Amino acid sequence: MTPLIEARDLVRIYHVRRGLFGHPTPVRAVDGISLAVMAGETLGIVGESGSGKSTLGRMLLGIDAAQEGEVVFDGKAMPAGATPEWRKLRAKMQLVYQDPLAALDRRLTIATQMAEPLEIHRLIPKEHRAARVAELMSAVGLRPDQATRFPHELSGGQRQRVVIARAIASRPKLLVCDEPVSALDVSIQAQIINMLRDLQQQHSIAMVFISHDLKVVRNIADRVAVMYLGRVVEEASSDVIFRSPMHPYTRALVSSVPRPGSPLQGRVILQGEPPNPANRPSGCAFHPRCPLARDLCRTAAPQLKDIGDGRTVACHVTAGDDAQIAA
Ligand SMILES: Nc1ncnc2c1ncn2[C@@H]1O[C@H](COP(=O)(O)OP(=O)(O)OP(=O)(O)O)[C@@H](O)[C@H]1O
Repeated sequence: MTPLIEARDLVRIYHVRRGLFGHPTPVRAVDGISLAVMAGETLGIVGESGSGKSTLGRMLLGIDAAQEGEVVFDGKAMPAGATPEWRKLRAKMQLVYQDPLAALDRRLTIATQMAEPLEIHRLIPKEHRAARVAELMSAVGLRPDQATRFPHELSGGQRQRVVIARAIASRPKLLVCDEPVSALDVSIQAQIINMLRDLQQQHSIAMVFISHDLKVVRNIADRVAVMYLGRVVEEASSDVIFRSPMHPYTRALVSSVPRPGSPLQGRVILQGEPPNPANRPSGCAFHPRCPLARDLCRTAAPQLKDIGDGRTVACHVTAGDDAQIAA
């Protein structure tokens, strides 16, 4: 089956100046990422701050251009950003990010903002727009009387519902959700996640769900890709990742997620410095913090390897690059 969206060897480098007079240092925010998302599927992307998750999300949507590699959507190479072809495609791919207040216009009512994408993409005749807005409001659990409210009159959770309604107004095939619930209270988070899951199932929308919070990802993702310093270090079904994480970094992340009804057991505390993309360690970038690191890990970068069970992992030790380790 053809994936809905595919990233092929994506690279994005930023040049970041350290201090006023420092030389610009290249930061490989996304460093050779390949992944695929099938129609209707949810891929969770997890990793610490600075691992490149948001950059990857923006590249999938064509908001940030790839310096190397390409994105293929529905079997066709993604047109360059900001071209008319790309704008047409954007109706099918939408972004939901963390801060709904920044995504909404404070001066416009909720109903007006929900009608905007219908107008921009000329999706339905003008006379049907009000009915579609009412349908969208109900789909995201907002009351009809809230249509005339302004963003600041709503709670954070309600605002995120408006943003999601706007995102699904154009009947997209893909939603990229970048930390969509991080700014919300835990009780509200669950409501929004359940709503996203329902909408996704009803309309068969694929989702790329970016989060540093594994608890949230476990509740929504079919598959999970774990990122470390711009690269994917492990990818597998959500079940496999949470039941038997393999990469030492994934193990540490998963060990910090409490299981419902049972205390934290065998928590792995990550040692060493948090990753700094401007100063990537040699070999496996995780080796300075890795409890399993061997000599090979300090010199040779492990490649993602298919190890069965639908899992790929980039780790010399756990993926069993035995011959190399012994050498
Ligand atoms: N526009 C930019 N200009 C310069 N550097 C950038 C830019 N965007 C991201 N970076 C750098 O690229 C790296 C990856 O950032 P990115 O925001 O994609 O990571 P992230 O995993 O989403 O982190 P967070 O969870 O903190 O948002 C970081 O080192 C960041 O400083």
